[in-house]
Amino acid sequence: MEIRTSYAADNYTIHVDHGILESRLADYSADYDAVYFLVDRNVYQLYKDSVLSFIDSPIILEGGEASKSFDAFKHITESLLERGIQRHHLIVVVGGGAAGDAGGFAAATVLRGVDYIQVPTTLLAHDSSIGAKTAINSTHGKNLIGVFYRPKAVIYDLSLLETLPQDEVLSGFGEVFKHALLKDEETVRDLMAETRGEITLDALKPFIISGIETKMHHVLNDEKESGIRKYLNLGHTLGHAIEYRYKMPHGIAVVLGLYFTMFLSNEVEGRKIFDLDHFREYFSHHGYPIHKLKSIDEDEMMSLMGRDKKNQSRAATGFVLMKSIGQCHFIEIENTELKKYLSYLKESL
Ligand SMILES: O=C(O)C(=O)C[C@@H](O)[C@H](O)[C@H](O)COP(=O)(O)O
Repeated sequence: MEIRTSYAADNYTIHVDHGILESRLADYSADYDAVYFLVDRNVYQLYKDSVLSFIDSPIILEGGEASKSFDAFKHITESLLERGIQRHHLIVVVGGGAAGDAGGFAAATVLRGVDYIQVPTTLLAHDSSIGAKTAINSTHGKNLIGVFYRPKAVIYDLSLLETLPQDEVLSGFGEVFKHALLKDEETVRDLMAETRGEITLDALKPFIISGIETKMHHVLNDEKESGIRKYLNLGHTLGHAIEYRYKMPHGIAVVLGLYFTMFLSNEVEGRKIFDLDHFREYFSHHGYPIHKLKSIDEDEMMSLMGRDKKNQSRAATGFVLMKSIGQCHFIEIENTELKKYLSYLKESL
């Protein structure tokens, strides 16, 4: 299946299918004099003798968030320059969300911008590889240094997902669930029904496609995140703080952030939009550590959330909340209020 963006210019195609990587890449590479591969270390180890055997001398990215450090950025860009990269060459980034963010940022900045293709290899990356956000981390928090820089294509070869360990599936599922919440009640109901016992990739495939469509809808209407794109950050305000402070996989921290969003939406609206017991039981059954919310440090969380890119003032924190499933709104919550809500959340668990 193919989804094409519809910007005024500089459009790209998202290819989603099994076994498409080498042939699709060959089509794109034909237009360039040289191609440089940035490949996540774990992914290369797993696939260098099979799906990735056509890749010669890749630049290896450290697995996970380690690839989003300043040191890693230096390694990637210096390696590209040492190999003689020029503006009319192509960079191909192969890996999960972190590799895609870091590789995309390197592509955006080296020589002030070189074309690149995202090859996501995880469930999580069905989200992060689309929409042109690239970033590395700062000592002050997640994704604080980055640019919007569109890829030339996204090639999502689903056969690469088949070896994903279950905690990677759980992490990616956080974003799948977020997209369902953004879409509508029926999608959330179907997703929960399909995954009542176990979360399997087979059950998720239709929801991955619908998640990509939901993401595209928000991104195409607001690429630079001044309006509805903020809704894609549902669950991320607290999620990023938890991920950064407690070194938790991104999507797992996002699920904790989504739970707080449900709690906060109920509180702010003054009515029961979400049946919290129902969602807590479902998430806990699948191994999401909702109980850890009981021991978060409010001051640390407040300080990290204070760096969120959505904030518009120092005294308040920007939050995406829900009026109902499928209907988001963005509000600024006074910091003193927000801290109280974090304490109420802890008491409620
Ligand atoms: O694409 C977006 O916009 C999102 O917010 C998607 C998020 O799921 C994703 O994790 C993103 O990388 C977070 O972006 P950030 O702007 O909060 O750093």
